[in-house]
Amino acid sequence: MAEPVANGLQSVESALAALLDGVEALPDEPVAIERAGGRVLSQAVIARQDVPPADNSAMDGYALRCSDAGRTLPITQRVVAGVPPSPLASNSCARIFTGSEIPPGADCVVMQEDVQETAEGIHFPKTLSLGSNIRSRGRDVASGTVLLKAGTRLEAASLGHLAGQGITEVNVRCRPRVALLFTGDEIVDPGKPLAPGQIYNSNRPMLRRLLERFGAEVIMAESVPDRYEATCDKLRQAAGKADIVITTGGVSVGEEDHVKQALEALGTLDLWRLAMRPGKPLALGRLPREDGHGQVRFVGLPGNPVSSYVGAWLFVRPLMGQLLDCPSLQALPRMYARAGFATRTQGRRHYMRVRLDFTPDKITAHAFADQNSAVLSSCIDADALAIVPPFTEVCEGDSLECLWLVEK
Ligand SMILES: Nc1nc2c(c(=O)[nH]1)N[C@H]1C(S)=C(S)[C@@H](COP(=O)(O)OP(=O)(O)OC[C@H]3O[C@@H](n4cnc5c(N)ncnc54)[C@H](O)[C@@H]3O)O[C@H]1N2
Ligand code: MOO
Repeated sequence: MAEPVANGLQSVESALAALLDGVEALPDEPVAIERAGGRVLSQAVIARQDVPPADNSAMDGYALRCSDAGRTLPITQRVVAGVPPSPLASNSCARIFTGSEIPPGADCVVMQEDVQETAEGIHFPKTLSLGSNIRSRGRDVASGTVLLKAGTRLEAASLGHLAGQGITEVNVRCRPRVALLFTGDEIVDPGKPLAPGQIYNSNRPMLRRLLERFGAEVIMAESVPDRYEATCDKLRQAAGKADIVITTGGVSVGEEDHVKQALEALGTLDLWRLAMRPGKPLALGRLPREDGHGQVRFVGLPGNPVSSYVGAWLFVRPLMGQLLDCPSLQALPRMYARAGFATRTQGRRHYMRVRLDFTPDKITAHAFADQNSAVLSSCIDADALAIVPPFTEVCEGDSLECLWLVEK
């Protein structure tokens, strides 16, 4: 059953669908793996070779034939890592080290703590199992199989995996270029003195960092005076060079709020006013590209810092995911947690900032006491957004769906 929505407001789902409709993935470019952290593969990488390339030892010890269990054997070779071994002579064993290749003929390795060194040679235990302490060829990666899928976001382990194949360069999606514009004549950047009535711009470093974590390149981050012409000029300038234009503030109903009007004059306002808290006045639309080819997506975040923060997670992140064709960015991981608080909602779905407490038998979501959209301290330790549907009473212990803020 569809969630009830207060009059005149759009659901988050319909707004997101409208924002993502027709958004195509960006082109790709080759990048050295040393600089590819956080980038998204545009095509699958096929393994060129087996890893490990040959059977090798998982322990420092002795390689032998399992059928020689319980015997005392002379050492006929010493195999060090990096040097190919000779076939194992019958009735003998080989001294071997972790990572050394297994000599042809040997079928198990016994670690040195489990043998006895005698004058006649090495005495082995009575029971040995075939293949023990041998890391077989291709166990990690088999040549010809998919090493990494298209859409993988490259992080520490996947970069190590690429290097393990001898790969130096990969094709990744170009980073979405984002223009950030901050409205509000009361907003001043840190470093300047505050006059009466002014406040510092919290949204600029906050959104820049968040966007970088989402994989964007922030190419513009400027304040816009609260005037209609100035807003139009900056929007035009931003749409000329960005893939996404984001504004903060100026989307509510006051006469100093010029963003929607400017957007309607230059492009399209697709949606405004959502059934969510925080972020009700969020505006979504499109601006024409300067060259006339296609359109740039526009996200008008409300000025309150918490509304901007939550709006970026819920709308900008999936948009980045679509531009990068990256499934892990398209939707936030969801989990269920027990409410460690009680609350009641009105006609908007509430995305509550919560800290998750993990104990062996349950996850508890602790909500910050003040959930007002101007209280940015509620976001600092928030691990997740707990979703409370409209017109709902939540009691302590109720199960709540939570969106995990993974790149916080
Ligand atoms: N009559 C109504 N008033 C308001 C409504 C409404 O439905 N009817 N909605 C409220 C809601 S909900 C929100 S959210 C805000 C959003 O308003 P705007 O997006 O137009 O934002 P501003 O008015 O420009 O600013 C709101 C608030 O945030 C502060 N701000 C703005 N930018 C920054 C920044 N970069 N860093 C720090 N703080 C910032 C600004 O000073 C305001 O206090 O509208 C409600 N009003
Ligand atoms: O919807 Mo607004 O973001 O609560 O203050």
